[in-house]
Amino acid sequence: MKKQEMIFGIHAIKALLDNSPERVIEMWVLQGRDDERLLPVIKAAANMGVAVQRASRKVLDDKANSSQHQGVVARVKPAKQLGEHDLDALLAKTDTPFLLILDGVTDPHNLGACLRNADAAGVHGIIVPKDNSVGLTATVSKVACGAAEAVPLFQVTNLARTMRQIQDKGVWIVGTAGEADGNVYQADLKGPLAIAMGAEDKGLRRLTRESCDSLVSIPMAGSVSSLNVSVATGVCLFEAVRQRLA
Ligand SMILES: C[S@@+](CC[C@H](N)C(=O)[O-])C[C@H]1O[C@@H](n2cnc3c(N)ncnc32)[C@H](O)[C@@H]1O
Repeated sequence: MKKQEMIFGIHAIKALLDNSPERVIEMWVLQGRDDERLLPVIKAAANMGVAVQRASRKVLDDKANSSQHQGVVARVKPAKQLGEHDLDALLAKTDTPFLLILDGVTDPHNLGACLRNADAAGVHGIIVPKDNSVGLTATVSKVACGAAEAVPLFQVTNLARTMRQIQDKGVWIVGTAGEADGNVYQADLKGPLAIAMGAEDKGLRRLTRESCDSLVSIPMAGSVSSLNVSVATGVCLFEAVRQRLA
């Protein structure tokens, strides 16, 4: 198991300092980069007693293993992995749960974008299968712009079993598939809800699809057959938000 990892990007590190400062071990900021966007991060680190060192672009590129760090990189303790028991605890304290299920998303950019959508939509948590899914990597955190540190990600051993368990607690699970008869704009998305999205290549697995209470499509007007999973996630989550606010 990894003991430490690198996180980079202004929003990811600021969110980490705001939500879990105890995870930040040390931080490097680009030499001569005291621009306004970095100042809140540097101040937050100082308030938390985190050591901030100045470093060249080359050092930051090497530490982040990327040039997309926006002038700030942090060495952090890995996030606590959340599982079935943590999901139970969340459901016990949440009146009208609003959840997202990602059935085997493997591209870190897609998971990062889904986390960002989920955070913006007010989703209480995301459920993913432990195997064959990307976890919370540095790229996921960077793309999620702070949402990876704010939205709980529950990694479960048996997704179909977890789906049954949340259904037993009153959560209605709406799966998404291009070929479904009903569409997302006709579905009732107001009560305790989980929206299930499929993997980039194969969509929802058979068992996941069969475990859903209903299936909906997003109507497609053009010639392509499907949307990118993070775009489809945004469409479905914000249709649910629209209904829940009405
Ligand atoms: C790139 S698509 C997967 C396409 C895959 N070839 C399939 O057969 O489902 C990834 C996921 O985004 C969602 N998605 C994309 N386009 C959709 C649409 N038009 N209607 C409903 N869901 C869609 C679904 O959850 C799908 O599993």
